[in-house]
Amino acid sequence: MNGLQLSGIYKDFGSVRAVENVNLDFAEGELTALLGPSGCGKTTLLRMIAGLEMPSGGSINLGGNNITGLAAHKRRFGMVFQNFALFPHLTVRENVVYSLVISGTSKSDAIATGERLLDLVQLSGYGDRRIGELSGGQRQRVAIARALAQEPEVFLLDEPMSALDAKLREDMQVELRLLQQRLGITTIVVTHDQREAMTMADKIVVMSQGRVEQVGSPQEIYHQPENAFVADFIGKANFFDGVVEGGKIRVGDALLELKTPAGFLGGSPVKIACRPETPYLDTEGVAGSRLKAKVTFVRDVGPVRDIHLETEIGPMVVEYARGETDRSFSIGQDTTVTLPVEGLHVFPRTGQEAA
Ligand SMILES: Nc1ncnc2c1ncn2[C@@H]1O[C@H](COP(=O)(O)OP(=O)(O)OP(=O)(O)O)[C@@H](O)[C@H]1O
Repeated sequence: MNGLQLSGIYKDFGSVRAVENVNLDFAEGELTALLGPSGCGKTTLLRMIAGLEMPSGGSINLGGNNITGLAAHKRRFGMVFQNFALFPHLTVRENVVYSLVISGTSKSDAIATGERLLDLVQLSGYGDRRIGELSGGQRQRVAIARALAQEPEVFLLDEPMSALDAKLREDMQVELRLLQQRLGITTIVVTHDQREAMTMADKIVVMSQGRVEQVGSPQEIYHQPENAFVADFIGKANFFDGVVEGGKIRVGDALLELKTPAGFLGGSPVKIACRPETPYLDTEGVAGSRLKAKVTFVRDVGPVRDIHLETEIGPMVVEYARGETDRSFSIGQDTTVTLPVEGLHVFPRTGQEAA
């Protein structure tokens, strides 16, 4: 195959438009995460790709062939669901090779493939166990091995880690990513967990209310958010409402400096986002806007220190690695905070976006 393309895909459930005009390219061998809050349409989009749900409009192409109307079982797509959907009364081996056996593969070939796949997911020796005798992580590996049995052209996973506890989830994210890279299989993962998406994906598709908000690498999505929704949903950010004034932004009495003039007409309402690790506390000589501030709270979270401030332009949280700046800040202390020019992201303000 080469690449999977979605063109103008949308889906209506009665009067609800669950997915709106999605155009996406999934490159061969890449792992893409569909990321967004509950109800944003990511599962519906994945189910349309799988052939489990028919789009209301638009087309899906795989390697140049239009597969929009092709039944799910005719697409060579492997799927792993949230609850793994394993057969509890079958053994691990039987679960993995089940699809091969019913599609007519000889028993000996199916068993050989089963052993190879169990080895791949580090479960060799577990073939004769029942599903009920496995841990959550082992069940997930069986589900992955089963999905890979048909040598799928595309591998689809819907919240594959949600049944696992936090520690195991992190380990499995790394394991799954390494396996996917080794096999070079085009993979799409639905998740609402930004860390999961950042750990595993070459490319993240951020969705909200049925629409694609941004597509990019984990770095791009974090450092160059294209709108206030993405800046708010991915990582943390301080937000301020302002108005464009002579290429700078007025927020209350302060005039904030930008790296390049705001690309909006004077008088336009804008929203500014600033990641908490970008401002400088009590520092001179940084190109940016230096504001008066008072410390309102200090919080140590392991190696990271959060300083909460009340500033001239409103409340703000500044975060830095402890040890990096070994100055003490106490509640009620007066200080300054500098917002560096490259740390400010400016978006149009329509009244709809993140507060
Ligand atoms: N079969 C259905 N019938 C009617 N409405 C549906 C159906 N499936 C999904 N929806 C609606 O479509 C929208 C998108 O749902 P979808 O399950 O795709 O979201 P999601 O991003 O995967 O959410 P979650 O993370 O909660 O699973 C929601 O408003 C949902 O209520």
